[in-house]
Amino acid sequence: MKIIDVKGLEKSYGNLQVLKGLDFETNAGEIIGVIGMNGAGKSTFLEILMTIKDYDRGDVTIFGHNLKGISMDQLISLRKDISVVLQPTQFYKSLKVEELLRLFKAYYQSDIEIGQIIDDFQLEQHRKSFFEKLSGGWKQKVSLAIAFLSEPKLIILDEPTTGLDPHMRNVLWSYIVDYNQKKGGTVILTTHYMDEIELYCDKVMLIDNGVNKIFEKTEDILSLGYRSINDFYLSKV
Ligand SMILES: Nc1ncnc2c1ncn2[C@@H]1O[C@H](COP(=O)(O)OP(=O)(O)OP(=O)(O)O)[C@@H](O)[C@H]1O
Repeated sequence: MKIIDVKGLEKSYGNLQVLKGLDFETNAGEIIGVIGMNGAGKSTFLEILMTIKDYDRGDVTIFGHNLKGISMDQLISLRKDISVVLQPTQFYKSLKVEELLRLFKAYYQSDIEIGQIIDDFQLEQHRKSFFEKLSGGWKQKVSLAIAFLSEPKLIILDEPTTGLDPHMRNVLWSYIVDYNQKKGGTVILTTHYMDEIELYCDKVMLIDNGVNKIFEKTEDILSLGYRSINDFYLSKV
């Protein structure tokens, strides 16, 4: 089943054309890594998929609904199946970690036990800490725990592991892979860590100079003669 279908996507900020005609599609159950240098347009692309940013031209179809001309009711129902994690912010200033998880559990009407999610993400030591007092990495961890609470069909993660130590990156990736394999969930994410692309992603999308190239399998990149995805990336960008 096709989850996302993008054709000829264009987006400019004033005179700066960031996306110059992107074509992209993904099927249920894939993990897609989006790569490109700083400012290439990765977050812009993801925010369009999150339905929080407008675009100028092209078609963006999510779960079979073309975002152009979609009704507000359809948009609300479509958003229920999408979870997003933006880069850590200063939201939720006055709430403690456990309170935040309870709030979102109620909001998403999730069956997942708070204790389970605290265990999985190893949040115990900070369950009573205020979100705003946490370090960037811990904020990221809590944001991810929240994203998984809704058991969405599609998770969109903007640099989910930036700022996390290797152990925590591992925990997070176990969660993503598990969610993907057990629930058939689709994950699209940006990262600057090429080892993560190589180890965990099914598909890779490179954005460079406003256009994109898709590699259906990471092996397709390595079979071009590159020793690693990092070598490929450095030679292309
Ligand atoms: N709201 C905005 N107004 C004007 N320019 C913007 C806006 N958002 C992004 N840009 C510009 O668009 C370009 C693409 O930004 P974007 O954040 O999508 O890139 P990115 O690939 O995610 O970068 P990074 O890897 O650094 O996070 C950059 O030049 C950025 O400065």
